[in-house]
Amino acid sequence: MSTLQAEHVYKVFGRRADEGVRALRDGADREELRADGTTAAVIDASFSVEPGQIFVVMGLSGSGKSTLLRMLNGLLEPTAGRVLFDGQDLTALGAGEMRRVRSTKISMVFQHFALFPHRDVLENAAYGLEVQGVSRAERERRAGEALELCGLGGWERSWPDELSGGMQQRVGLARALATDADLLLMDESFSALDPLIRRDMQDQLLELQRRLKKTIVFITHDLNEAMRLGDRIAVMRDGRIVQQGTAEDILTRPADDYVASFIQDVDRSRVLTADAVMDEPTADADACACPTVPADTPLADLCAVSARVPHPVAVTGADGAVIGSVPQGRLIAFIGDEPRPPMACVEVAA
Ligand SMILES: Nc1ncnc2c1ncn2[C@@H]1O[C@H](COP(=O)(O)OP(=O)(O)OP(=O)(O)O)[C@@H](O)[C@H]1O
Repeated sequence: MSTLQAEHVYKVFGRRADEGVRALRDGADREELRADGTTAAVIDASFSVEPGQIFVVMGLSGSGKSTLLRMLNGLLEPTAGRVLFDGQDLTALGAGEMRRVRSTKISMVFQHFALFPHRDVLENAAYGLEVQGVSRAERERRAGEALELCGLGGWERSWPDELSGGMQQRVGLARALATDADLLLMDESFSALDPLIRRDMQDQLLELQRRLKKTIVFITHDLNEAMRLGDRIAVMRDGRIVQQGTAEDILTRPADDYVASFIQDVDRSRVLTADAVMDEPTADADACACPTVPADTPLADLCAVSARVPHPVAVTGADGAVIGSVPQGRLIAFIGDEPRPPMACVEVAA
């Protein structure tokens, strides 16, 4: 199984990097090191990403996201700590071996995908395979399949400048998928796209991931994107992962004031689902013929049901059995922190 693990990873830039790590382990902070001309870009990062998971690293500019990502694909060597993929310690590999792992097991999707203007879409999608030395027939077959997966079937012989920004980004995604790498590293991959196209790409990625079950690390500075995509999310601040967990963990139990201030603008009604806020089942909710909702119903949709039901809304599990209930008051309390509550909830509250 292609699990990715980071174990106490540090990246310190500067002439006395090892000393910097020792100082950090002894409790020094980033500012103390900076005074010394040393930059602690990533401090003691540990996490594990299981196959089929999207692990989102979220943080403001300068928090250390890109440095962390470059250590995951072997472009940067950690100052301390280990990165393991597929049971292999990437930090112990020689340069040649690392290049081979990078070209066969790891794919990158960047923010600005540099497509080759004088190659058609198929040749662009096949580029990673060309680097691997795969024969033309084989790489065209695999690139064609990847384009199909990304919704670009029929565009193989078009030129990059004939495609919209979103389509170009999908060629980038197809290039990453064509190599069949198990680990996909996505660095602000959708950040340059218009909001609607960005949302569309997020949907496509989720749909693709349901089928392909890659191990994905996705970097973003956008918390809403993180919440939408991430099975698990790591929030970085000043080089450290200050919290990691599911979107619900972060929204309902922020680790500190920093994370709490970050999540203020998140549309909770779309991210949180019924199972995150439900209580024990009640007799009312269990017994009557009122509508029920599945556990994964977003709170925004739950509001509409709650407005029509005179008691807590019953929540059902995968087998249809009632597993909990959501009283109106609890629903309002969870959405109440939002700056602009959705209309349905305003009606419920009135
Ligand atoms: N090669 C380097 N030499 C010295 N300092 C570096 C180097 N690369 C990054 N840094 C510093 O490490 C810190 C983390 O940078 P990094 O680029 O990883 O953050 P980021 O969260 O990806 O930011 P952005 O979203 O702006 O790319 C910053 O203070 C940056 O200046």
